Amino acid sequence: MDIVVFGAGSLGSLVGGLLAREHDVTLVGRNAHVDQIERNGLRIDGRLDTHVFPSATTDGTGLDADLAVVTVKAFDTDAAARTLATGSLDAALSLQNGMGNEATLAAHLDCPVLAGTITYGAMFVEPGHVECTGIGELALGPRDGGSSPLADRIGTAFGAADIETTVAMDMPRRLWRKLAVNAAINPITALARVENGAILDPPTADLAAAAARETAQVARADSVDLTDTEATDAVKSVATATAANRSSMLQDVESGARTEIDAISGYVVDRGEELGVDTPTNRTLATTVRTWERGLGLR
Ligand SMILES: NC(=O)C1=CN([C@@H]2O[C@H](COP(=O)(O)OP(=O)(O)OC[C@H]3O[C@@H](n4cnc5c(N)ncnc54)[C@H](O)[C@@H]3O)[C@@H](O)[C@H]2O)C=CC1
Ligand SMILES: CC(C)(CO)C(=O)C(=O)O
Repeated sequence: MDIVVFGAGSLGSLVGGLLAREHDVTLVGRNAHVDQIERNGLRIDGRLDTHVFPSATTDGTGLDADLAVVTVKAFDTDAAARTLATGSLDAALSLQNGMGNEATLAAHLDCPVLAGTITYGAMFVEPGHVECTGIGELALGPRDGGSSPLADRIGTAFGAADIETTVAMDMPRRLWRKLAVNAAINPITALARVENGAILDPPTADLAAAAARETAQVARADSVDLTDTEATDAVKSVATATAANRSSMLQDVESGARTEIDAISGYVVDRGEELGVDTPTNRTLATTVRTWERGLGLR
C-alpha cells in the first residue's frame, strides 16, 4: 500500500515507521526530522526496535496515496486537511485524540474518512529517532460505525506490518469513551501538574468522575450508548494502567506548547450546548486551560 503519514512527530513517526516495514510510506513532517530521515533513516527503539528508510518530505501538497494517516495535533487538522486535499487519496484515517478530527477531514477531502484510536505510546527523542513507550492496540473503522470493505482492507494492511489492529464496528462509542478518559485525565493532570495516577485519589477522583459523566451524558444525547459507569470505569482503568505517565496535556503545558483542550473538554462543552446538556465541569476545565494558553499567547 502507498501510505502518507501526515504529521511525523512522535506518534506519526512511530506508526509510519512500523508501517514502513511492509508498505511504501511517505512521512510529512518538519525540517530537521525530515532531513535526518532522508540522510540516515528513522530509528525506533524502546518497547520496539527497528530502523527503516521511509520517504520523508516537509511539503504535503499534491501527494497521491492509497491512504493518508493523520497524526497532527487536533488544532492542526484543518490545515492538514486543506493540504491533503491538493493531492489524490483513496482513504484517510485519523489516529488523533479528541473529537471532530474526522469531520474536519471529511469536510475537505474527497475520499472516505475512517476513525481510529490508538493506545501505543510514542515519544520524540531527537530528529530521526523516536521511542515506543508502550505497545497497545489500534482500532479503526467507519466513523459512523458499522463495517466496510475499506476498513477491512486497511486493518489487514496494518496487521501485515505487525501493528496490533482491531477493525471495529463501534468507532463512535470508542471515540466517546476515549474522549471521556481524556476529558477526565488530561486537563486535571495538566492544571495540577501531576501524573495520571493522582486523579484516582479523592477528592480529585470526584472531579475526574464528574468530567467523565458529563461526557457520557453528551454522548447519549448524541445517540451513542455510553453509560456513566462505563465512562468512569474507563477513566479508573486507564489512570491505573498509566499511573506513572505524564499525560500529553501535562507535557504540553510543561513545555509551554498549545494543548488539545478544544478537541477534548471544549468539544464536550460545545456539543453539549448543541444538544441541550449542561457540562459545568468540562466548561471550567476548558476555560482554565484556555486562560493559561492565552496568557502565553498560544491562542
Ligand atoms: N504521542 C503519543 O503517544 C500519542 C499521541 N496521540 C495523539 O496523536 C496526535 C499527535 O500526537 P503527537 O505525535 O504526540 O504530537 P507531535 O506534536 O509530536 O506530532 C505532530 C507533528 O505534526 C507536525 N505537523 C503539524 N502540521 C504539519 C504540517 N502542515 N506539515 C508537516 N508537519 C506538520 C508537527 O510539527 C509535529 O511534529 C495527537 O492528537 C495526540 O493526542 C494519541 C495516542 C498516543
Ligand atoms: C490516555 C492518556 C491520558 C494517557 O496518558 C492520553 O491519551 C494522553 O495522555 O493524552
